Amino acid sequence: MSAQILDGKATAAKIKADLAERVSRLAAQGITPGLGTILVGDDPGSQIYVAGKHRDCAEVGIASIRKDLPDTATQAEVEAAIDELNADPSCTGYIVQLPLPRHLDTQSLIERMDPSKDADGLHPINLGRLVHMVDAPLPCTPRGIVVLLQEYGVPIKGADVTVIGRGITVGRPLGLLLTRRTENATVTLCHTGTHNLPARVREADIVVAAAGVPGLITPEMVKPGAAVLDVGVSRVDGKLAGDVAPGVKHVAGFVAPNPGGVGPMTRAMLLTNVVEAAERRAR
Ligand SMILES: Nc1nc(=O)c2c([nH]1)NC[C@@H]1CN(c3ccc(C(=O)N[C@@H](CCC(=O)O)C(=O)O)cc3)C=[N+]21
Repeated sequence: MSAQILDGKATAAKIKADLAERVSRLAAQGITPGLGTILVGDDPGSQIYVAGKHRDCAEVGIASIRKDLPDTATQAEVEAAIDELNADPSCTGYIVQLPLPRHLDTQSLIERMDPSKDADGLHPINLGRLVHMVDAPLPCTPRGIVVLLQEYGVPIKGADVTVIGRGITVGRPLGLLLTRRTENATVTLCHTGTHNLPARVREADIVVAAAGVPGLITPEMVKPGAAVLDVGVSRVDGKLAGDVAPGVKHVAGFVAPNPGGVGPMTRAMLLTNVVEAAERRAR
């Protein structure tokens, strides 16, 4: 027996086809959504992600605006790039690719963004709106996880969900999303201070592993039939490794692999946030 694959690549392709239609409806109103990216430095991983985002944009008809700054960029130079995108009417949404080089103050840069152009949903105003459960752009990875589970009919309402990782892009906002009345899951948010992680994983109907620890989730830890989503990325001997050990697929009911699972969904949700922001402007 092997788990059903939660195919993020195929699901993202469907979402992109729908977005392409919405973009052409906007075009009829004279509006072209535009995604901006700010990338600082030459981290190869970040370069690949940003290039992928611009390819996605071209696929659905979103304009893209790329601002690449050298590793040595100063705080003031990154601030200037943010100010330009805030002021640029052709940019309906943008992201600052994380992580930034250590000499930069990430927090103050994110707070400088216009919250209405925050395509990542990571501005404190938008995370605050998520806490308050009012409408706002949602963080891409958590939103992608919920949409992927829904696509495959994995029940979320009333489910026990164990999330491993308390980062600002995945774990914390995912806990907020899943505990809204509309999702109604019960969430256990685990982290490096968690005692007895195996017990927390064992009780879960849905496991989301976003710790960045290769092979952290082993088959013995997983409740038979559970949905296990691999969101971790680390490099082991130059190769990408997820948080979920290969044997888990023989115990789980559903597996979102890495690559091919949540990553493509994250990108599709970024595009969705950009199109939604343009639609809000069109109204
Ligand atoms: N401001 C900001 N927003 C982000 O959303 C953000 C970020 N910074 N920094 C880095 C992480 C990482 N991330 C990924 C997105 C998609 C894949 C993805 O599509 N991966 C493919 C494989 C790689 C590929 O095909 O290019 C897959 O899983 O199948 C991976 C990683 C977004 N992040």
